[in-house]
Amino acid sequence: MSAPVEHLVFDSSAELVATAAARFIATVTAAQDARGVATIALTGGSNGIALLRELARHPRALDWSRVELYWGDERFVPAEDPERNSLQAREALLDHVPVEGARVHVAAPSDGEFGDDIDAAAADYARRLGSGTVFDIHLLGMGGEGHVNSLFPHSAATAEDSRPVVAVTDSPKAPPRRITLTFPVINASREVWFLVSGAEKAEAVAAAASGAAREDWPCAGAHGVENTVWFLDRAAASQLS
Ligand SMILES: O=C1O[C@H](COP(=O)(O)O)[C@@H](O)[C@H](O)[C@H]1O
Repeated sequence: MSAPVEHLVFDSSAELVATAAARFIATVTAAQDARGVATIALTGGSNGIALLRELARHPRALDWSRVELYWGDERFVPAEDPERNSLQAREALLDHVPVEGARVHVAAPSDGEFGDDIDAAAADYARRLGSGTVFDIHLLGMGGEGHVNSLFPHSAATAEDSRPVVAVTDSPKAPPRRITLTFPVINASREVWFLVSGAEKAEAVAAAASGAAREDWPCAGAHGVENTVWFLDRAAASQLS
């Protein structure tokens, strides 16, 4: 039997984010109860960062000493560039909760220890991920063309079926250079959660629901082993049948 796919539709993105935050706290706590530590892939993007801001409003709701944090993708730009997903996450949440630095796993920036060598930075991120890391929750934002992480339609990264991490040097969305987790890692996650709002995303949401090919609509290729949850506002859900 295939794992369930839930579509949850909200009147506003604020409601979407508040509900996702409450469920995040419950799911992470359950993972910690079951396995000691919860392992999470964060996402950038509007709702991904709004979720982190919402979690920061309740800093004691989670045991932050028992989470391992990764990012589904990171922009290969200097460390202090506001485009960095991890910098945005730091400002939104990580500077406000007692998470241990050693448990926060960030892909190196373009002015980091590997300099401008994106392949070396991607290899290092793969090493940090190790083999066999399973995310309790893999959060995903999504673009209007259906990209998730930095997996864009008709790209080599989207076709990747073995390497867990790849470098992307021609992202159609700026900035062009990124480091991304691939489908083998996303689809090994216990739960995959999409956080999607806006009418411009409605076609991609509907394509995923109707089982489109992942090379055309990457969002269609992302599934959790135990559960897949789409948190949608009404506009994003408007083309679902
Ligand atoms: O470039 C990216 O975009 C997506 C979605 O962003 P959104 O603002 O349209 O929600 C994001 O999830 C991804 O992590 C990021 O690098």
